[in-house]
Amino acid sequence: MTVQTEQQHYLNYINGKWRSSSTNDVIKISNPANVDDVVGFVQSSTAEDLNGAVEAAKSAQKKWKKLSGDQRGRYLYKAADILESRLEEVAVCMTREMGKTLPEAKGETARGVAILRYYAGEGMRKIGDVIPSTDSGALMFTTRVPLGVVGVITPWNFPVAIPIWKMAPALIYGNSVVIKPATETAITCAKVIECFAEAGFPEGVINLVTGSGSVIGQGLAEHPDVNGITFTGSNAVGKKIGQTVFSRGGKYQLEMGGKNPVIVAADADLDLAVEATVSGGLRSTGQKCTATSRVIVESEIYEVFKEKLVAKVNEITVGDGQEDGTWMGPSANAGQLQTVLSYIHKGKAEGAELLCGGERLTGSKYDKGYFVQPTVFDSVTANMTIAQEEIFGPVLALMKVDSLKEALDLANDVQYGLSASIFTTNIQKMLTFIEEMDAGLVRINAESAGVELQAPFGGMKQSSSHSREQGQAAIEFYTSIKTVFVK
Ligand SMILES: NC(=O)c1ccc[n+]([C@@H]2O[C@H](COP(=O)([O-])OP(=O)(O)OC[C@H]3O[C@@H](n4cnc5c(N)ncnc54)[C@H](O)[C@@H]3O)[C@@H](O)[C@H]2O)c1
Ligand SMILES: O=C[C@H](O)CS(=O)(=O)O
Repeated sequence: MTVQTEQQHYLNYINGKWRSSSTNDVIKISNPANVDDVVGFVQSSTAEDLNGAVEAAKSAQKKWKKLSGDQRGRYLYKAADILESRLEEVAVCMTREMGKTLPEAKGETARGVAILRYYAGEGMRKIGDVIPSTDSGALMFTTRVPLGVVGVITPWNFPVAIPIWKMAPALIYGNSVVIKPATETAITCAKVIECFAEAGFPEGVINLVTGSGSVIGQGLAEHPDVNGITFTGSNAVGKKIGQTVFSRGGKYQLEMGGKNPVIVAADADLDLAVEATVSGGLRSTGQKCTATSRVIVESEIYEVFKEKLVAKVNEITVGDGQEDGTWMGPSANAGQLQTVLSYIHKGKAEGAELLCGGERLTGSKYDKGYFVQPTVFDSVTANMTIAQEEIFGPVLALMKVDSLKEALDLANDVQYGLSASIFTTNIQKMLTFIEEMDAGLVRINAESAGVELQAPFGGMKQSSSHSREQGQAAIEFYTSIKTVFVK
């Protein structure tokens, strides 16, 4: 791979203008596959920068909300076309910033284009109902009004799809936006905002402020003129944000961690189950909120499944996501690599049996990056740390059960409830799983990862603040219902 020492500085986008932070301080962004590859520099912004963005958003929203949904949608369609024309460039930037393979990055960017077009169309849909009043001389109906200024705080693992699946519904329903992306992928976000800027959105409707979570993210959560916060990230940060926003009477939406199980029943198609477990658990280096991390297998087929799974995992090619043939890239940053290695150590210490992987990859191909072997543990029990806590890395925990009831009890025995899969050819087992599995997304004979943009998405239990994103469900967070009575 050619090492690029790009010195490009990426700016904040405030009130329709690209500008440096008030201190001119910047943060270097390097490639997790090769830290000598400098992707660029982003602003280390201050509260002053943030206040300027919120002020611009508040002012711009007054006119933006008065446009029709169709008029707002035309801007989104333009942004979609521009992002589509820059797909390759944005995808390469994503791979260089956070490590996912280029095919996955291209797929995610195309997903961003599709989400923009979906919500552009939502501008033409009804937003209320006529409700018959008990007064025959009266007209009663509902309509919806935007929140106002929406703060968007996003993680590094889907740096195009998640910002867009938040900003697009916020905008189409008449809100203005201030986005603070994860610093690790702030350049990718800046490129997405460039597409919005080129689409001609009115000044102040969309604003980008990059910088630390504790300064800019927390500043958004605290800001009295930010009417709603939509956050995706870890439970620790999400809970803090929710408490902050709640304390000042704001509206918040939190989508957080997962510890997603796949149940493999004795009657499953084993090759399909193995393929989906590897893909669902290890694609994107296991850095998906819906990634499979617990593999719960009925004892009758446990050994044959285990043998097939390990053989498949050992075929995985790990390397730079820009290189052809790479199946799995690096961990997204040094901290994530250390987190994964510490959980692997914990798994060994608590008595789980390491079947494959478990080490940081070394050698000339790996020494300048954050690479870890795809890892499978056997004999994992519910009380083990690796069975309870989100690792957010390429680590699978195999657990044996003797019945579907035992499998479901185990699958539900975590604080999270984001996604879950089952592999079975038995309709009764499918129906029991659908009924009993406490997760916001349940998939049958399909991997646990894979959210379709037109369907509601969100978690149960500690995975979410219990609203839903995506599809038409998104309107519930980004608007408030107003009931109207006319005599
Ligand atoms: N449920 C979902 O839809 C979903 C999707 C993707 C990722 N995730 C979760 O995100 C996590 C990984 O992403 P991450 O490491 O970027 O999460 P994170 O919580 O560390 O950071 C998320 C965002 O919050 C910001 N932030 C950090 N500290 C903050 C603070 N004190 N106040 C305000 N903002 C702050 C970060 O800068 C970033 O923009 C995992 O737990 C994963 O499960 C969930
Ligand atoms: O992290 C975000 C979700 O996992 C998106 S998807 O399920 O991979 O589509």
